[in-house]
Amino acid sequence: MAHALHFSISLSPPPPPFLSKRLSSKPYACSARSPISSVHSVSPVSENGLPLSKAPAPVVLQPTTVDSGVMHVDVAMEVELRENGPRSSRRTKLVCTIGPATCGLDELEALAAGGMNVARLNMCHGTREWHRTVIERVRWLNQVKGFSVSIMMDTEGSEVHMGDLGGLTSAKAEDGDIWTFSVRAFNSHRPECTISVNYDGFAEDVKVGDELLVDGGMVRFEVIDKIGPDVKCRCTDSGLLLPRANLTFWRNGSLVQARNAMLPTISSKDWLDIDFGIAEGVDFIAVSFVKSAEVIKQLKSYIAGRSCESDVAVIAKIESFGSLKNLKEIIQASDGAMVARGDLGAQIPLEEVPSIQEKIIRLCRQLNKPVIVASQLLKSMIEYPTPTRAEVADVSEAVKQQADGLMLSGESAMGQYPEKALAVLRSVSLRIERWWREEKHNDNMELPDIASTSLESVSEEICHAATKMANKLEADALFVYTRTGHMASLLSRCRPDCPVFAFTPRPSSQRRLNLHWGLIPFCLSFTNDMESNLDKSFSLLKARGMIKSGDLIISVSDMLQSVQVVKVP
Ligand SMILES: Nc1ncnc2c1ncn2[C@@H]1O[C@H](COP(=O)(O)OP(=O)(O)OP(=O)(O)O)[C@@H](O)[C@H]1O
Ligand SMILES: CC(=O)C(=O)O
Ligand SMILES: [K+]
Ligand SMILES: [Mg+2]
Repeated sequence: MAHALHFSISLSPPPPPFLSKRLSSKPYACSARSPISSVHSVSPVSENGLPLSKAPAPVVLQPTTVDSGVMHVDVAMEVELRENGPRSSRRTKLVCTIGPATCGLDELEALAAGGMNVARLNMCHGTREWHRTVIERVRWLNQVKGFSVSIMMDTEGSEVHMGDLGGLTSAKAEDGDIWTFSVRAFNSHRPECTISVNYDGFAEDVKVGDELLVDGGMVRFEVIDKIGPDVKCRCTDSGLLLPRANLTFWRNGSLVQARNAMLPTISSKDWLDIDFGIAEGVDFIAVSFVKSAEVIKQLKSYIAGRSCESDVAVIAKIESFGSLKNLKEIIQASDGAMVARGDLGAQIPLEEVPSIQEKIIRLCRQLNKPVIVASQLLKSMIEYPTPTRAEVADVSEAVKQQADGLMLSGESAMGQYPEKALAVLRSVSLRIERWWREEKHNDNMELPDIASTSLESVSEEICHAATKMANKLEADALFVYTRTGHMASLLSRCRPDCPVFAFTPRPSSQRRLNLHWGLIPFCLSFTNDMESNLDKSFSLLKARGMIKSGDLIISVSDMLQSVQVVKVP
């Protein structure tokens, strides 16, 4: 069901400067990269490969506040509120990976109108120039078309992966075929049945008899011989090899934690991408293959030194064997987490993934961090216009677990039905959320105190009390006026039955709150006078049809330590 979007914009839209740029919708040749084994240090380096002696000047992003009297909310959320009313609005947030299938302005707009809350850019693929153009397009849609889509940059990390296939979108490996995996680089001419590997130590680390898994087992090989830099393998499970697919190797049924496990989580190429992300003002940086809390702390302090706004949130991707040992510390140090089931499923037995997903979601809720469930949610929709029943059941499980966000990967990056896949996530989320509320399954999770000061304890208690009241009184919405966004996250953590309208004066906080379950972030300037804040919000929201007279609102703020119960006049 597609929504027609009706909104008026007083400015005449400036012509987007990037419209003339053509982004290839075919896989592009990626620039040559240095082999990851040459990386020894995690210190930031400049474009010429030299360490940065001092941090570059702080980056100033976008306007930091809004005009009084102006209220901004994502136009797709506004339509949803107007059409369905607050209580029926979607609580689960949707993240779409942008790739060749969706990098055009029209495709991006269709995703934004279809409910995309966050656009993800995977730095494993594409050039920085390509990503910059996508970011410009999303910003243009936000500024001119009234959306509020956040941007998440996902680092490549020091994983072992295949190189490009010399322009091919895929290559078929058949049972019994002999393929060569080599650390040699093939610039223009790649010999037949030969794949380059980005990790120099590859040939030394594997042994004859090892099992080589491409993309977590989409294709399998057995190592049959080693000749210098070349590793000869026989295909034992046929399938499609995709450019830059991830590689793991197994010995006697266990994942080999070879020297690549010692490589830094953030490679020198990643640091350059991170500099790029900060300069472009991305909202989230997702760090691949996190193994410890230290790397997250290091990145957070790097960001704080680089950007005066320091509003880039750091998301820890849980996708390696190593991350599971330090799960709590990693999540505690981060601003959020991602259950990256694609690589995770290649590192631990598949049958362990569902329970670990549940555990991570629970832990994130307890520690008050947003969590995204990612990979293969609707994988068959890369090729087919409808999902399998099993995929719908998987999505519904993540919705029942009340994960903050669900993510599309290949489905939106290079699939044939990106908008349909997003529509499936949207409709399954809405349906399952409603059913779960009606069944009164919401919320019996014990939430430990997380406050570190007495003032924070008061905020936490206020949020618990406000949620309880809102549920009991069947309020239409909770309102929260928050300068930093923290109080809004505390309300989201309580997973109330009604949505939370989160008012914040800063566009960057508004975009960051996009990822939290049940929050509808508004950018609005407000004062310390709650009466006038409520009056102003009511009149703006009523005028735009997002609430109506008689609606019951429970309101809290991080300025006034009380809970207000108000009927919309
Ligand atoms: N920017 C891009 N350019 C070209 N293809 C892309 C891009 N982003 C994603 N893709 C394609 O979509 C597929 C799925 O995307 P996804 O982000 O899940 O990547 P991945 O390679 O599986 O790695 P990761 O583990 O980081 O998610 C990729 O394998 C790639 O084929
Ligand atoms: C999303 C991701 O990186 C994964 O599933 O591996
Ligand atoms: K990645
Ligand atoms: Mg991954």
